[in-house]
Amino acid sequence: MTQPQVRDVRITDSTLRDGSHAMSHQFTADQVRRVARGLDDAGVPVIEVSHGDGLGGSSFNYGFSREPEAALVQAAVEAVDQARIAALLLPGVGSAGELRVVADLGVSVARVATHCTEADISLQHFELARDLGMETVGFLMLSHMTDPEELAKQARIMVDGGCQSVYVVDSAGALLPEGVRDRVSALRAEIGTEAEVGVHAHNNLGMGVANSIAAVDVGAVQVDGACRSLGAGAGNAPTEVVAAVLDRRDVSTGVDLPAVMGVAEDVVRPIMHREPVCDRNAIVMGHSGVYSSFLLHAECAAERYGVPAHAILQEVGRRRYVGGQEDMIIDIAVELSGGR
Ligand SMILES: CC[C@H](O)CC(=O)C(=O)O
Ligand SMILES: [Mn+2]
Repeated sequence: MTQPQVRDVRITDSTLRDGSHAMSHQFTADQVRRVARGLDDAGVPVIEVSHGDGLGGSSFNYGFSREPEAALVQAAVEAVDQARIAALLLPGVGSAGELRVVADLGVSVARVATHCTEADISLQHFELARDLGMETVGFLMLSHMTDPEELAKQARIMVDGGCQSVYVVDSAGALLPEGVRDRVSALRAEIGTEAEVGVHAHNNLGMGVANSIAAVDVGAVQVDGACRSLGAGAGNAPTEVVAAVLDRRDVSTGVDLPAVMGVAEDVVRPIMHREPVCDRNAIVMGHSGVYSSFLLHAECAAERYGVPAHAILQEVGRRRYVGGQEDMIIDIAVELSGGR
């Protein structure tokens, strides 16, 4: 087992949370146990486990999980020796009660996600998480939809509410490296040493790793990844590649590279339902700024109403839909089908 060491950048692996989207939320407790154990053995310091849409996401609207969330979380907690287990919560999808349950199970990092202009709805969850003794991380989703200055103001709201690190979240994989650098720099200037800055990248335009490195270049010290890119849309920056590139840059992460490559190849790859790729749907999402988790919803609507998924996604981008508007995807499909 890799010993924890001083590191420059902390990697959080989100295979067991963002990857839940690409698995249609069908992870089993046994799969969670094996992935979490492998990542822990590889020295990955934080492992995120939840429904893809966060605690409480298992629902008609977002898709039902195969096994109860508590069973998945418990499997991860029991599988690790050193890694911290994190859970994501979107206020309104997940509740305070669900946060208490996972804190009791041993989850020690609460990641509270809001749309990039709605940080104020995270405050009661940060307060509760701090009361429960959890580390707090803020996720400003769809960060491309607002400018760096406004994003920094939203980060300020989270930090004043007790959040210990704020992420620039490129949910649509729409940002280019300069857009990431501008946003991370603006957050750093606003929150200084009061909180850390992190980056969560999606690969819809093939920029996941480059954007993660761009963020580190201007002071981000937390980076998300998912093994083999298993995440929404074209997936996340692959954890094993992020670790390799940071190693080439002499940025220490404490992650054992051969071991994490082994997890990606031998543990995660065999259980994947689909390989996230930059296909037409993904490129449309990145190019027009569509939330990556809309991909499977658009694919289902496309099949049901006989219209191309990329056309649905293009229209979602034009209308600037945000998380929580999944049901509107059906409306677009019906309209495009001529009401058939
Ligand atoms: C639905 C929550 C979302 O998947 C969070 C996230 O990973 C992102 O916005 O990229
Ligand atoms: Mn994501």
